[in-house]
Amino acid sequence: MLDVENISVFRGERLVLDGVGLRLRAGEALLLTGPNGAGKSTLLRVLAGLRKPEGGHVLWAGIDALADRTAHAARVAYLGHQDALKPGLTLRENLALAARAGGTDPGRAMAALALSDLADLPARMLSAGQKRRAALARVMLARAPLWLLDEPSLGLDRNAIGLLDGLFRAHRQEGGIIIATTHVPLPLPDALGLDLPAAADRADPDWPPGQDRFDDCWMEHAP
Ligand SMILES: Nc1ncnc2c1ncn2[C@@H]1O[C@H](COP(=O)(O)OP(=O)(O)OP(=O)(O)O)[C@@H](O)[C@H]1O
Repeated sequence: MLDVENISVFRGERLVLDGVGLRLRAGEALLLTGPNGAGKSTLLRVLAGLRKPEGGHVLWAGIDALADRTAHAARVAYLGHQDALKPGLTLRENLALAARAGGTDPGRAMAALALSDLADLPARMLSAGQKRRAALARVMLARAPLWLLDEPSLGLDRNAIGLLDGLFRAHRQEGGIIIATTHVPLPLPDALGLDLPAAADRADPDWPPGQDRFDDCWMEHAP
């Protein structure tokens, strides 16, 4: 379903991703690992359609996914490092916004992430781990087949990491795909793995130092 071929990305003078490929079928998961700076977040952003690669293809069901990034955005639930909640709205209101887009039930998502007791608190009053759980609830509410999760367990306590197990299982049982970056074990026991090498190994001595070439080329369409 998702075929990624030969993706290359420069950041500044450095070739951060060099010919990366992967293939995932419905219900499969991939753990993306590698040292700090290896390009894990960069690859997720490419797959989310948030960053243009210098080379390569992202195919969804055999079709160029990045040719129509609006259509691609509807397939993707992207969790970045930022939790992207509206601080003045309550948790329930934040999730209602996400649910409207996905046509889903915020109450169910709050229950799945043990957030129901916090529903009426403004998002600004949530702790870091509670915000992360709320951001994961938004992922669930998006009803998108492709979950791209950048360090989903960041700030989560042991119980909350346990909750991810049910969340991930349910998504995969429905035929969803999960790609998650991580530095710690995640409850995705039978996931495939892709370990990116350190970016320093791929420095391009011929490329002059300068600005990131494509950072401003595409507007972001997801939190
Ligand atoms: N705006 C930028 N301009 C130039 N280079 C950048 C920019 N942002 C990041 N980089 C470089 O891109 C490389 C990949 O960064 P990325 O965030 O994808 O790594 P990562 O594997 O997700 O790291 P981490 O494990 O620390 O989250 C790094 O070497 C970083 O220095």
